[in-house]
Amino acid sequence: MASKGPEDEHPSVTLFRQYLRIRTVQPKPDYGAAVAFLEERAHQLGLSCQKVEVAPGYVVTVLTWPGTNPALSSILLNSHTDVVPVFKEYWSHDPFEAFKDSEGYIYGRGTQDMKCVSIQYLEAVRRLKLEGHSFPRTIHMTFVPEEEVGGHRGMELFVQRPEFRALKAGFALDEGLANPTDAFTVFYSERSVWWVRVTSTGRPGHGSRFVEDTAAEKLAFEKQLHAWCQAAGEGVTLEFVQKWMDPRVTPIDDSDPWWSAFSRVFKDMNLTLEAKIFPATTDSRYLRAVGVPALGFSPMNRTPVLLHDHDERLHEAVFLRGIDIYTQLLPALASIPALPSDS
Ligand SMILES: CSCC[C@H](NC(C)=O)C(=O)O
Ligand SMILES: [Zn+2]
Ligand SMILES: [Zn+2]
Repeated sequence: MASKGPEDEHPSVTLFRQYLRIRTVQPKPDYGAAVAFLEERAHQLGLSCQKVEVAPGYVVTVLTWPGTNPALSSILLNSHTDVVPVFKEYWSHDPFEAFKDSEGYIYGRGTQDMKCVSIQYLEAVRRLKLEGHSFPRTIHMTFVPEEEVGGHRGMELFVQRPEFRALKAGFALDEGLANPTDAFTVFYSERSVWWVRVTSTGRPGHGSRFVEDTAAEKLAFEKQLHAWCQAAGEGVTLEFVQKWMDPRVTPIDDSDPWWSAFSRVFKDMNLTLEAKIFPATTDSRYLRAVGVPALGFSPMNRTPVLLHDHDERLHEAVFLRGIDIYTQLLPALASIPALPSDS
């Protein structure tokens, strides 16, 4: 497919590329620029914008489209604003330029993970508002910092705050992964990640003399970890940087009203949906842990999984199709009648 010139580029693609150029890259993300961008979007869309500083300098931005029945629980559309670092020398194009090639592929850190989704939410809401729709349930879009480093100064703190409880979230969408086939993937749970930092104060030496087999093999179970540290001698400690012990599963049977509404949209659009457990971890774990059912979904089919990879990219047609999908999903979810859990 031939790419359109900048003058006739779809405005949603232009907005996506603008967001990609904001350097919210770990370990020093420019969150100020992202928040300013989101505030401007709120202004353009006529949405309220709440900034919740969960830790000094770490802001969760919440854009709200009020529903017609405030007694009902809301739909929460979550995305994180930070992106992982790059090794620029391995990229075909500057990862923060949002270069679009002649075929329509947009290159950039965050094209898949997950600035695409942030803009798709915003553009679907814009389209639905413009068409004059309103729905019973309120839709909140939350833009959170720090997911890529564990969410500790992001979603983990946010879900404990009164501002989060005030959102009355009944159901959430968060990030998923691309699918190289024709199908879309949705994630209803995830692996419980453990990240361990081992500190050794012994004499330094070459790694090749340290262990014969791999570190990953040696660090398989917690008991082994402690035993290994003990055996290594005085001054060797370990600390869990991430130790998730609360795996939760979002229901995906047709008797569940959220799943039923979500999956019905795919049936109606004649799209294939594959339900899986996320192979890593996302901010959905914090939402599920406080009782909010969450599905991980990033609408990218016919797309290789390139999150955290060099040359992360997304085709503009896939990106635009994602907005169409959310434009169907949001009315379905935000129109679910009152549930027992709403009272
Ligand atoms: C343990 S928090 C880090 C979370 C991040 N999640 C994704 C989906 O990239 C990662 O796996 O690097
Ligand atoms: Zn992500
Ligand atoms: Zn990521």
